Amino acid sequence: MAARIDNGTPLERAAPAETIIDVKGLGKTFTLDSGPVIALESVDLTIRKGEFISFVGPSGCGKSTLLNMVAGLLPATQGEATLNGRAINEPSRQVGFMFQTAVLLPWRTVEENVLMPAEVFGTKTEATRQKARTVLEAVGLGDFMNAYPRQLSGGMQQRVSLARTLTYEPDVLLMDEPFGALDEFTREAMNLELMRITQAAGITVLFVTHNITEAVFMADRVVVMTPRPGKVSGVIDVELPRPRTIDQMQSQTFTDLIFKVRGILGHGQDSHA
Ligand SMILES: Nc1ncnc2c1ncn2[C@@H]1O[C@H](COP(=O)(O)OP(=O)(O)OP(=O)(O)O)[C@@H](O)[C@H]1O
Repeated sequence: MAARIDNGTPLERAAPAETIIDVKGLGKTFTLDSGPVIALESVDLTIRKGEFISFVGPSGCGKSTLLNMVAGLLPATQGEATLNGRAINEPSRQVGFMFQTAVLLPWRTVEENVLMPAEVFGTKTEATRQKARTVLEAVGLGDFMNAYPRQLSGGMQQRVSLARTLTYEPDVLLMDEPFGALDEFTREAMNLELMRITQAAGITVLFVTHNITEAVFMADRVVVMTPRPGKVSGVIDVELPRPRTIDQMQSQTFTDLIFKVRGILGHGQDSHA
């Protein structure tokens, strides 16, 4: 029998997790009047169900382009990406996307904003409402369901955005610097919350950040990219135990991992890739 931790979760995985996203030879060239721009070139990546993957790399190396292609928002010009074995050609309800700033409708309450996708997809039921309330409680907004976006801080608005994404239960969550505009303290709290919720729900996360410390702290693997045209220059396994705690950042293992990422990115860079 597998060993168990206090909450009854088996310490060992029963079986190796299966692949959820497979990226093979993926590339994107934009055609501008001034000529072609090769944003991404020959990216290969296999992502397992439930993994948390951070992406770091210099500005303009194609991180957002890669996420947009996995979201089915941009067609590839080379190679392909699959989700559960099927080519990604269009946006899918299994995949949620969260951007740097919360896009909320100012005339709708917090709860109504969270229920927007359900309304659009025609799946709003009492169960969805209940789910929205549970998720809003989980992100600490239980007392703000009837508030309007203008009555919330930036961090709270991002929580609404996170709650909206989580309410429709995506298998994959794509996050493009989701907390980049928040102060350090709020960002740290959001990161811990995000890990707790996605881990409990088994959601696979692709997380783009410019912050190396955050990238390592959050991830099972950190994907380091080269300057444009973006390619994968290294993938680092982060074998720190979960749940992650702030104390782990003081460990030698953590420091070594940061230096490993920096080493691949190139020497002389500060902690913001
Ligand atoms: N729609 C577009 N049309 C033309 N060029 C584009 C388009 N989108 C991105 N690019 C170009 O592709 C390259 C990669 O851009 P992308 O936004 O993916 O980089 P990034 O790594 O996310 O950058 P940052 O870290 O600054 O957000 C850049 O040179 C950018 O100018």
